Amino acid sequence: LLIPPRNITHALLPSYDYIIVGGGVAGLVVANRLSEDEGVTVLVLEAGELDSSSAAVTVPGLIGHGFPPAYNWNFTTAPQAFLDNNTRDYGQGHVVGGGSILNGAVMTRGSRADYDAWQALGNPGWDWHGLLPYFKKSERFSMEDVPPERAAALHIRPDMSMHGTDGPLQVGYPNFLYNQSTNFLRGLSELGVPLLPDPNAGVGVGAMIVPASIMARNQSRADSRRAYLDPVLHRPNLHLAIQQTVTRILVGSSATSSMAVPRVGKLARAYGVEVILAAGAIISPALLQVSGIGPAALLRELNVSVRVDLPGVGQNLQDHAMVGAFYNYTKPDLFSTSSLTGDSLARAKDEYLTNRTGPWTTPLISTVAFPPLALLLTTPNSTVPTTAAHLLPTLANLTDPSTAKQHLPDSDPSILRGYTAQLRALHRLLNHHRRASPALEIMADSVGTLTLSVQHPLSRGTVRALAADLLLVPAAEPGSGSASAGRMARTIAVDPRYCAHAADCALLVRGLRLNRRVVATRAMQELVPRPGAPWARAGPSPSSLSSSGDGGDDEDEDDEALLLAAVRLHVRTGFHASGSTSMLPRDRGGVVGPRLVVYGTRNLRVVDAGVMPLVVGAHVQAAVYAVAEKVGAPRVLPDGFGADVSFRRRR
Ligand SMILES: Cc1cc2nc3c(=O)[nH]c(=O)nc-3n(C[C@H](O)[C@H](O)[C@H](O)COP(=O)(O)OP(=O)(O)OC[C@H]3O[C@@H](n4cnc5c(N)ncnc54)[C@H](O)[C@@H]3O)c2cc1C
Repeated sequence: LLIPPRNITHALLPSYDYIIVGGGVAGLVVANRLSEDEGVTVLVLEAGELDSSSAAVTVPGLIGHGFPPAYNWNFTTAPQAFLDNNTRDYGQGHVVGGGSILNGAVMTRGSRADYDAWQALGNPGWDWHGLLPYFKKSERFSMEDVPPERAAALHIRPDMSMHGTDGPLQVGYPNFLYNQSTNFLRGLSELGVPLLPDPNAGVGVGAMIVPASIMARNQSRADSRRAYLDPVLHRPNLHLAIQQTVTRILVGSSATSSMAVPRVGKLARAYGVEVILAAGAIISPALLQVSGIGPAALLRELNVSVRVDLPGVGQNLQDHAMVGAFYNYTKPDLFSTSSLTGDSLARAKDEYLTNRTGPWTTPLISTVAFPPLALLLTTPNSTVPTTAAHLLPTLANLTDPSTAKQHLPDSDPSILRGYTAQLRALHRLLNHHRRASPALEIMADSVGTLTLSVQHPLSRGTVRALAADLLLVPAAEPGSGSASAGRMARTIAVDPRYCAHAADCALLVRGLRLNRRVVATRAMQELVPRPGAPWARAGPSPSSLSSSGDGGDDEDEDDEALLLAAVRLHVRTGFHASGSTSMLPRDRGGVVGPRLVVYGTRNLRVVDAGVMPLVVGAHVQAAVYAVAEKVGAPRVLPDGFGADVSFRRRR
């Protein structure tokens, strides 16, 4: 049952078995699975609206052309003290389907080592083997649009034992790819990077055409709404209330007096035997904090009474810091996304609408490489003690216990213990001799951008509520998107602390150097790349453009300083917020245990990207779907426990 705002007063049941806060990726998976049992009632409260199935959302070829402002929470980060002191936009989905409505549709699981690290950090059952059945359960994988000769040419050879073929979420390949994809793959091969036949079979290091969350048959976006909600919304035991912004969780059946004073609309309440927070890695921790679950000192500052002192709530925030370098491909008559103007655009649109073929079927990013760490660490002939040369060994040897204290100086001892354990786990997974997880990703588009992103950041950020009432402040610009989204985006401080650990920026510097080697390969030179910025160009020595070595003369301090300055200026979000409500033991700064129940509560779970203790070395949505599938089974709760949710009722 869909409950629009006008029906909210009379359509809600007096109580539900489960209330899910947030109908994004994880929330809709859990709603679907829980409501399979006709005997339980499920309410999803979602702040956003249903998307209108416009081309901006559904057409893969339009990814990267912006999304409707109403579907974005429009967060802005705190000034980034370790970069250039400027803020960054920080987009998050504010719409039924959450991030899956806006995202780039890249579908990668990451490496076996990523999940084995989750288990090793104190989470039994969360290793690769524990997750694999749920990756498969979520997925309807298809090679329908990849003829065998094309698959062979592009090295696409999925291991079908690793894939699901009857799950809700369609995963496949676009039936069009720009020729530049093969140049990139050939270029990476020249550098010795292996081509991965199936990036989702547990080995994540290599270069590849990535599968996408698109529907094979009609080549349009596959998202959590269309996969998990639309087919089951008719279930009488599943209620979805849209445009309802949850402001607080009232844990325990007697906690009715702490409702916020409404500033806009009216506050309403819903009662559930169990509440599942699935509001994403930014808002879930803030909701816990204003509900009295979080670091006691912060809660006191907010004037919120402490129900559970949990230092980890809002700590350990991770993201894949990202920086793009432009190598304008100037080959005459090259067909790329920038060719799609005028008649060419009209033809692409017509072809897509008529046959579901052509350039509109392909997402912005379809070709990527996760190079081996060794390729980034080797600095033949380098004699200059540069930032990168100094810091990259940190990635190879992360076991120095002083690192944690240096990086998180004023943290609770439990947070320090957790971070130290993470560094140890990172050391293992980055250096695993056969099945390492990658340190860096290079994403190639069709016009010449090679975007780098740090896969296993050492920096840790924070999320912090700024007021007990998350709808306290007025929206920044009335009329730009949703008023409640604007308000909440300004009462939550998001500080990713990009490059707080200098090794992250150093790795990006090293990535920029690797980019130069990539564009200097024979295969990439066919595209006639022309660097779009002075820092994207080779350093002082022309020898740096040779594909045979990474350094030599160009590894001088000027070049290093130029690259580092460029990185500091251009780093932005990789859209992979995670870790802020980590699944870790409580004495390691954890917020939830392996069943994703919040410590100190019995009927409150968090199920979203925030629970990843270490962000995976890949695009993260596949992991979020799998996590939600794994915990989507109903739980039996003791009698007498209940939780209320208070939310802003929209008139
Ligand atoms: C622009 C963009 C591009 C991305 N590209 C990729 C990609 O190509 N590949 C990939 O793997 N991943 C990508 N991601 C990441 C991926 O989409 C997210 O990791 C994923 O959506 C996280 O799922 P979640 O369930 O944790 O949160 P979300 O999907 O963000 O869902 C949270 C939901 O909760 C709702 N909500 C929040 N607060 C409240 C409240 N107070 N009351 C009610 N409802 C609330 C939100 O509106 C939202 O619908 C991208 C993300 C973005 C934003």
